[in-house]
Amino acid sequence: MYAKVIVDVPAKPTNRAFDYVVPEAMKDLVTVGSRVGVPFGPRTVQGFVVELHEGTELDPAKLKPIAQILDLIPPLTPELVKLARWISRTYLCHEITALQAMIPGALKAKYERHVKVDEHGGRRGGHENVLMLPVPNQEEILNYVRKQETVRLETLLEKFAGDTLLVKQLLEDGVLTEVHMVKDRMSAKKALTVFPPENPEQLAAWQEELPARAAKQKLVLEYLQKHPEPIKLTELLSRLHITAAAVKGLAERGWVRLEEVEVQRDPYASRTFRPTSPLPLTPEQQKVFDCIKDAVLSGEQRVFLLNGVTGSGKTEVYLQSIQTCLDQGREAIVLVPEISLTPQMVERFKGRFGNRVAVLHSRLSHGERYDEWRKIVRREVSVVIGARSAVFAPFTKIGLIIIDEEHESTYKQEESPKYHARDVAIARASEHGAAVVLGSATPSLESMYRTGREAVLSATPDRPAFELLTMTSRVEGRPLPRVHIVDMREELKNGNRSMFSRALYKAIEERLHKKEQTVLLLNRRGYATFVMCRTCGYVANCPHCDISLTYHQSSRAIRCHYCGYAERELTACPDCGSEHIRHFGTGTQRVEEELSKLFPGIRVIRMDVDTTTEKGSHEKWLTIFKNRQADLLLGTQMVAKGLDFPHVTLVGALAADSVLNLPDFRAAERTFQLLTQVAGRAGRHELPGEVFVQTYTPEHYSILSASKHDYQGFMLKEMLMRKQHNYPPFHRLVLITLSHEQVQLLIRSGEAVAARLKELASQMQAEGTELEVLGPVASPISRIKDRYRFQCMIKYRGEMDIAGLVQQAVAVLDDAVKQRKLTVSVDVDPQILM
Ligand SMILES: Nc1ncnc2c1ncn2[C@@H]1O[C@H](COP(=O)(O)OP(=O)(O)OP(=O)(O)O)[C@@H](O)[C@H]1O
Ligand SMILES: [Zn+2]
Ligand SMILES: [Zn+2]
Repeated sequence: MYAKVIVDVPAKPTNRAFDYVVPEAMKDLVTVGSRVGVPFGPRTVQGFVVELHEGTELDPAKLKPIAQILDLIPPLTPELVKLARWISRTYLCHEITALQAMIPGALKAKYERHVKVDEHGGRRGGHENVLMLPVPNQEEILNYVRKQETVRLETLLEKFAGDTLLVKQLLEDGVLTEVHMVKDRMSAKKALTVFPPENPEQLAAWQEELPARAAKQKLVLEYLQKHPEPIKLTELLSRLHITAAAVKGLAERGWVRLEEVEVQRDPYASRTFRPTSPLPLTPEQQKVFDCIKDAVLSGEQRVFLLNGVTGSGKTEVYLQSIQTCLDQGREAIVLVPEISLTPQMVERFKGRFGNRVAVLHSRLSHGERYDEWRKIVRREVSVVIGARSAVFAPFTKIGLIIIDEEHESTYKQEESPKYHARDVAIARASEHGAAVVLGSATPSLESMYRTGREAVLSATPDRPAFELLTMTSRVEGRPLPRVHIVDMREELKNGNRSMFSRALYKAIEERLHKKEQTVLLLNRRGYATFVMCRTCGYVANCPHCDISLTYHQSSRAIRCHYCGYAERELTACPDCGSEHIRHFGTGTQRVEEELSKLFPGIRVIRMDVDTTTEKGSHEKWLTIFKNRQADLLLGTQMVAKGLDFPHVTLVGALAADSVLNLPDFRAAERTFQLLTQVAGRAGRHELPGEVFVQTYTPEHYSILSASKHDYQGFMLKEMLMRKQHNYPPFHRLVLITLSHEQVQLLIRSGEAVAARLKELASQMQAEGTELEVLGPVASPISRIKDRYRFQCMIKYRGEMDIAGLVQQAVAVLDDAVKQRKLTVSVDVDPQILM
């Protein structure tokens, strides 16, 4: 049998699979999706089996055998292998990059040099057979290696430190041969465990047998009589206040057994989740649920866009839909944005489905992630809830994939493979005959567009049309909160220079008085985080990137967020010497200071990147807030999503138009989404909510629509704008970014690609398609890490092999890439245009 293997050779990435022989002994283990170690040149590298064949077109004598099989249960399924190929074609990346993205970081390969004894070795170097020579150390070395089959070279050299030369000689003579092993970065965690004898009745007799001074050992035997089940050594020791010596003594007598046993790192092990049962659905929920249920039962790929206002009970619909899926013996994947993977969300899923749920997110340690993922591979769970990459969960019977807050830009990965989880989910659903539910109070225009007539007419299995489901009211008829727009220009005119309008100030005061809670949103990006001289206007910029430095109060340093460059805070302006240099601070810190000045004694929780880096900090803050040990929660986007606290009756957005000013055609959409989401945190339970939106552009349609909870109105207006400018969803985009240290080379390369694109486009343009090439122009961030950046943008519509076209066009840069280290990055359907 022969295998085609995609190998991981970072220096020479290629999409070509290489042929290997499957050794007889591995035949039953190697399948499509297996991770293997294969010889590649002088080394052994990790690879994935993508095909198996009885024969080969190549000369079998020239093929090498697979050297190692790395897992007993393959980490990937044939479906995922096929998906990797699709990703590589759709998003223009190497297949290996897509395959690697599907497995947890713990399985990324690490290479080790091992040695083994070559029993037929020793032909080289003129010796008859070195094995025959009675060199005592040599025998000792060989026996040591034989006993373990292979030994890490470093371990061997450490152990026989005085015989380095001899080891070298043995390697040269071929008595020992070097093998390169692929090892995992992480392995299953093991713990020494104490096993009582099979026959616990013996324990009492043994206890008698022990001499009186062996009191500690007696204690252990006594304990095991009462609890005759295996127990972790560390636990036993701490229970009995003894040292390991006592247990080891018993083990030496053969009375108990000590053995390494695998333990799972379960981040939620110490938590108990209150079980919940399905709520009776509201009529709106019921209607939506029935549609999803039908789809799940049909076993066909169907995609729903669920547009439900904040607090309409989407999560309950998800939970009951998943139940339907599980009842059928199928599996479900739930994707949520990383920042809404709050304990609250996890609790709702664990509460309903208990330990049938695995949770995957980046706040877990490598080991925890690995263990959660293995629960999936071993079929111990049937529901996965996680961030973007959980879409690759290696399930084999998927019935339902849910993407909550589907409009979030974090579903698009910014590094290669630059996939969109929504499109990957749809592709998987087509293989599994599964339903996909995209839920949001503010669906993306791309998704909305696909519920329309045009999308229905041009639907393909790759790009199916979406079915629109709506929920227009909150559960139990709770009203959506009243939203006030505050014109900050008026505030200034009236002499209020504070960052709080008088109305918001009064509202916060009122909540403090009534012991209700407030959420304040400050979009960090919008606020001045840079360092500026008020005398001459000097702004501290990174010397390597085209971006201003950011002040970090905690370390009293100014930093570049792109390359990590840092310097001490400035006390005087480097240009004019003025001392009026202001560190504007990360917005939230300043707001926090101002709050405590305005409202002495106010208990504020600040949540931003600085306060949530520590593991579990997120959870800690939210628990404090939930328990009403704080009056006000202040934060960046992370406070806008998913939170459901009954005592929050006031929400304030401090700088509503901060996103609006970004150079991005989605700026209005993002503003509308953010305001709607954060407003949705208020008044979700019995107490009614109120929202204040502070802005300098109160007349902008995104702000007006958000204040009226008018998704429909916003969407129609925004669609019109997009159509006028040939932007998505009407046209699709591909962004090609080039970077190099020399501007000249960049411009030339950019022009070459643009010319080639235009040429190719004119050749392949079919009826009903349009294609436009923009650029090359400098990217909005024109330099990062001393490399300049230029971009070309393709806008196109209609079905065409855009990936093939781009691939052909960038091929004109191959020489510059190889010889002059030009970097080319292609982003299909980009979410961020920087
Ligand atoms: N059928 C129901 N009966 C009673 N309460 C319900 C029902 N469905 C949901 N709820 C409750 O209503 C509240 C809001 O529901 P949920 O959080 O699911 O809304 P959502 O649509 O996901 O909101 P958001 O988009 O803002 O996250 C929750 O406290 C939930 O427990
Ligand atoms: Zn100055
Ligand atoms: Zn920098």
